[in-house]
Amino acid sequence: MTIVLGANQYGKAETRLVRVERGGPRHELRDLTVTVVLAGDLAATHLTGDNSQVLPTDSQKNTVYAFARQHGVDQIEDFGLLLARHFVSSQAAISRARVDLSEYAWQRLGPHSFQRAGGATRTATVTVTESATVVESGVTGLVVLNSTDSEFTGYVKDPYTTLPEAKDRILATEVNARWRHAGVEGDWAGSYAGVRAALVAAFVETYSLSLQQTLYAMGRRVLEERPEIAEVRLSLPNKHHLLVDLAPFGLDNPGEVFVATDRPYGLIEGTVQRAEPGSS
Ligand SMILES: O=c1[nH]c(=O)c2[nH]c(=O)[nH]c2[nH]1
Repeated sequence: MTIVLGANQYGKAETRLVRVERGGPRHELRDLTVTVVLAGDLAATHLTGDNSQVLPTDSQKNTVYAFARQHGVDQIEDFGLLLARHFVSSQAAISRARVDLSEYAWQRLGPHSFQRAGGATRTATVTVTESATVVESGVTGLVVLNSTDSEFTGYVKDPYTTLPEAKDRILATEVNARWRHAGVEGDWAGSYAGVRAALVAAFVETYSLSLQQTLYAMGRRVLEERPEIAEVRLSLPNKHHLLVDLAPFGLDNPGEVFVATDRPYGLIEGTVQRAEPGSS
């Protein structure tokens, strides 16, 4: 029997970075979590414990902080590109660097005071290899709800089906989306705002026959409105809201009182992409 080392990667996960810009009395605040994942010729450390090609994950974390000081932190896509390119170009053994970034929003309360904004988190993933660079941006935790204009009917009824058909239900989800940019430079902030607005507008404006249909409408809207985006991947938990049976109390319930359940939940996932030229 021959045993061999398969795919492997390593890096520092979830470095927490807060950067204050003190240009004057009015400070700026950036709050990030940064994960570095490196891959390449790392067989020796696994097979023999020879660490001569291993850049410590501690050094990777230090690089995140040093670069934040030296280069500042503006758009997370740019900060990710800087880091990923650095690891591939400075480490002979490393052929692929992926940097995942999440940015938490803070609302200004004063010149040097901030309140953590709830709601969505902006994300980016930058992957650099010796031959290609890919930038993906995204959003997680964007919770949206339509209190009508949603049905779910006409589905398979097998011996285990008890779900009643719904002609008017609540549709709620937490939008977790990633979209791949066609290029590696651009107006990242404007693009993020535009994509997010397109996702939300499609959710609001689609009369939904299924969350699957809404998913496709959301991805499609992004590709229609944002030429810089090549592909959108969506992961949409169906945040079920079940009508409460109030008949035992002699009350009707015309779509007004619901129990919001948190698990189990349907999980609808899909990719919406541009067709290859020539395909229909
Ligand atoms: O929009 C929906 N899609 C489903 O696939 C599904 N399945 C289910 O039980 N409820 C729903 N709703």
